[in-house]
Amino acid sequence: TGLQWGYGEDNGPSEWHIDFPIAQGSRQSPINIVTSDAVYDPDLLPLSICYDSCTTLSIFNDGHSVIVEFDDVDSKTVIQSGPLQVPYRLKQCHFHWGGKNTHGSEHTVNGKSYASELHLVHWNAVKYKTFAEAAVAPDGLAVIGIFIETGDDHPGLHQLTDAFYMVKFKGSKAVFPGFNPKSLLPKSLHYWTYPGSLTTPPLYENVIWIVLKEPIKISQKQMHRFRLLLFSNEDEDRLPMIDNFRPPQPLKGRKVRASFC
Ligand SMILES: NS(=O)(=O)c1ccc(C(=O)NCc2cccc(O)c2)cc1
Ligand SMILES: [Zn+2]
Repeated sequence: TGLQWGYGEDNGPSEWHIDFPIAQGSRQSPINIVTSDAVYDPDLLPLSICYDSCTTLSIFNDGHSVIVEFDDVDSKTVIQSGPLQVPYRLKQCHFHWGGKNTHGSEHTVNGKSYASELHLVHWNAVKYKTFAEAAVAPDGLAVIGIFIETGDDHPGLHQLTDAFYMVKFKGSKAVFPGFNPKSLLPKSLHYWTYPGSLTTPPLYENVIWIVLKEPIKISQKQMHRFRLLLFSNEDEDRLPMIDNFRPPQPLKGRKVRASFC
């Protein structure tokens, strides 16, 4: 069986194109957002995030990130408006982070990396029956990216970081009820938006990216909890789960629009 993709020397982002040639495609993510090149689009509506009735199912270490999975059997937890034509249903959220606070985010802003980046992954359940079906359709997915920097303690994140001990190893999953990602949103919903891709294999170019301008702050202690997670399972040598981010990819003529001026 082929070498599983990851973030190491031999299976990292520079090698992904071997098994996933779309890695060199024309709308890959993440990107560096050059704020002076972002075009304010007055037609962009405010983003509407309806997470009030959200059902969290589980927390999972898939060997690449820590993933919080939501019940997506109906459209009770959706985002709409903004750059979207229809509501998109929340399926999961996960994070990317560094071994140090100087890097870790996937998107960068004028070359600046943040310590981490939260991704809230949604799919177009109006047109498609399953996430897998939506994931291969041009208007199938919408991901909200939220930058994370270190600072004060984030009260909304404790429930999550306190549960990480249950999913330390690759492949571990735990029941995780009652978490609402609404608590992780920054004050401002101002955003940049552009057409992109999944930032991990299969790298499908079917994502409408919505990157919030305002970062959220979490404490150094909370950041350290992420770095206690492992890429490896119980039987393998311990590999700390850090630097699980893909670097910025060529813009290839794409326009980044801003919802604010
Ligand atoms: N980092 S990201 O938000 O771009 C991202 C979000 C979701 C996924 C994902 O769901 N991967 C598994 C997958 C992808 C396509 C079809 C599937 O059935 C499963 C990967 C990356
Ligand atoms: Zn991600």
